[in-house]
Amino acid sequence: MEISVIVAGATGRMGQEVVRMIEQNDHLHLVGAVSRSNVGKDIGDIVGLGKLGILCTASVIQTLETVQADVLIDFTTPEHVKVHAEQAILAGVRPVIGTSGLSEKDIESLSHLARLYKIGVIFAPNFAIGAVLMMQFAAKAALYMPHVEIIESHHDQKLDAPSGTAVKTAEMIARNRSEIKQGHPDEQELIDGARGAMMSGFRIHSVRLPGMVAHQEVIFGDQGQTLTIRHDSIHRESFMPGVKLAVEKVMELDYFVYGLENVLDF
Ligand SMILES: NC(=O)C1=CN([C@@H]2O[C@H](COP(=O)(O)OP(=O)(O)OC[C@H]3O[C@@H](n4cnc5c(N)ncnc54)[C@H](OP(=O)(O)O)[C@@H]3O)[C@@H](O)[C@H]2O)C=CC1
Ligand SMILES: O=C(O)C1=N[C@H](C(=O)O)C[C@H](O)C1
Repeated sequence: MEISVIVAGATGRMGQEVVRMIEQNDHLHLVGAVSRSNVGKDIGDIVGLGKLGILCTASVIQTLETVQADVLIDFTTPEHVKVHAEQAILAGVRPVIGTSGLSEKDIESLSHLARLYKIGVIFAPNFAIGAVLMMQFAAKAALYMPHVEIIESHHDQKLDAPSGTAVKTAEMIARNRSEIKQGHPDEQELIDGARGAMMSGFRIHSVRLPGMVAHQEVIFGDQGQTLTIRHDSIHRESFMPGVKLAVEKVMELDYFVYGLENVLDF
């Protein structure tokens, strides 16, 4: 099936990788590129592919109004992603959302809008197949080992903490984990934040350092043993097979899907 795509955040770290992926796939057609700081420049020049004839435009709404597209891929910022998705649904364009930072309330409201307009939406906090497996293995382990902490590590330009992946992992673990109090009952933080953020009764720690891409460890502890489930994205191309799959799958949907695992045959 031929699919025409607008990329929001096309000049960013992920957006550039997405533009290259689209250009490598004959059935995917880039029809719009949105980036506020490169307006009027050819996106092909920016991503190193030569002229593609697609000039960057300033706003998602303006692009949705002027270009016919099947799918909007969004890799922008937590601040703007919800509005972009709403605008796309109202314009009859299916959002594939990679941007992190959508709250539970945002997801609920976008789900409602998607059902109302019968538009497919896929929001995947992590498009890397290995990361999706890591989350699933962690959810399974939580059935047997409820003492758990998450350590996520990312490059130091990341805006949000904890990562969307860590939040999704915690939600999946929480569904399977018996509610227990972890750690010593009299535990005290001598420096604020020393024990990380608390979510669903266990801790998430966020590391931000240059040299990193996207990494996560889920550590389970039990009597005399630990289990560590770890995933590393060492290059952003790790996310591209998942993005491509989501663009294809969203064409078949008329509702909101949260998590790539829900469109994979596991
Ligand atoms: N789901 C997944 O698998 C993955 C998700 N992510 C998430 O994707 C998001 C982007 O990450 P990354 O590529 O590293 O970030 P970057 O900062 O490199 O890129 C963000 C891009 O968005 C553009 N942008 C920002 N605001 C707007 C706006 N209002 N309208 C249009 N364009 C806008 C920026 O351009 P300009 O400043 O010119 O507007 C830039 O091109 C993050 O939330 C990150 O967590 C990242 C990796 C994988
Ligand atoms: O900002 C990033 O880089 C990433 N963000 C996503 C997240 O918040 O989980 C996915 C991946 O971890 C890379």
